[in-house]
Amino acid sequence: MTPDSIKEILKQVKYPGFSRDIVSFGLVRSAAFADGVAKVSLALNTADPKIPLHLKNEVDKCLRAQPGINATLIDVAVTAPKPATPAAGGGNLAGGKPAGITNSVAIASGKGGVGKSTFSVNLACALAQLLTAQGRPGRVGLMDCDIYGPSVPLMIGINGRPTVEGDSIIPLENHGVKVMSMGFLVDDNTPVVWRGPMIMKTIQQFVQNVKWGELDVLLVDLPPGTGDAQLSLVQTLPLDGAVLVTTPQLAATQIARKGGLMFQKVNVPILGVAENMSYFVDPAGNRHALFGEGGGAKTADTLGTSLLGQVPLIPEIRAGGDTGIPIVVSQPDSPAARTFRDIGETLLARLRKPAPVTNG
Ligand SMILES: Nc1ncnc2c1ncn2[C@@H]1O[C@H](COP(=O)(O)OP(=O)(O)OP(=O)(O)O)[C@@H](O)[C@H]1O
Repeated sequence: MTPDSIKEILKQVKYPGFSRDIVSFGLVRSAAFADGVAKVSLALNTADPKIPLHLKNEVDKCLRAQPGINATLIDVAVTAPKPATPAAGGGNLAGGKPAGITNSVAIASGKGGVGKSTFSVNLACALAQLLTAQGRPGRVGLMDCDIYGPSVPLMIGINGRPTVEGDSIIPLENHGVKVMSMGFLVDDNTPVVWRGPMIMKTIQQFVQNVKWGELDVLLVDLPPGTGDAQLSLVQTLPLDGAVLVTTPQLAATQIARKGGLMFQKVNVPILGVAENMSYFVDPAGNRHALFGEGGGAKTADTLGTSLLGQVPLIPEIRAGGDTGIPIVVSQPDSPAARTFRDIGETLLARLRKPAPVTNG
């Protein structure tokens, strides 16, 4: 029995409430075997006191059922999720995050064109599906702050204008996701001078004045890049965490590191790295690493976080963006849709748990 074979066995243990196992969630820190004793160390990030004991028992049960294992030594290290502080979860924004929003997560990229908006839209739909299956419909929001080219409305199939109720803007909704976008307010002819402080103010109002209602997760699609504009934006938004989207080129690592530094400056934890356009599958089923390999994993390593998943480069994902029906919705059983849902599950496990739904 080797550490790898023990980890293989532990893939049978699912994280409570999820279809994913503790190994793929990256919770098994080490595994060893000697003289009939299996030694496992788990590292959990949860505020729920029942989960560590539950997992310890499940791991114990699973290992003891194996021939050759006579005893187990299971160590569970638990760190509580970071509570909201004025910098993380409060930002500089007067009033901070509205009480109904449990988690706000920035989706960022070091440079443009890596598919950040495509990723955000599919992830939002995947989260909506996962939460709906848990009896929590309507609890995902997507805020598109991409001032340079707000593409979220098109990609998620919304082309109306939000209505105003008193002081509040009512977000538009499609595929179970509540959406607010700069694209609802500006069109291609809006002069560039509109950008800048006025936009910053509008984006702040997206958090404060939009009637999001009760949300488990609000995804914030940031403008691409890690320059001053992005930095001042993340300083003013009440963020609980960030996901960096990158492509597989190793050169992308350098750029993504800057993104990591940007979030460190404002004390926002990086929840993970997602690699987009990771590989292309030809009609014969062969994989091609068109944009190189390893960028996502290396970036995650550099930033001391994990790779959340690898999204393939496939025509159906682009088509989903063009038609307003993301692949997660149009082909929910495709491998790409499953990848988005796996990433969504990992994120939900890393985020603050919302209060149970009491009124359905
Ligand atoms: N995995 C993928 N497979 C196929 N096409 C993709 C994939 N991801 C993104 N695309 C396509 O790549 C183009 C760029 O994607 P997108 O607009 O999401 O990038 P972005 O990083 O948000 O860009 P920017 O931030 O610069 O506006 C789009 O045409 C989109 O449909």
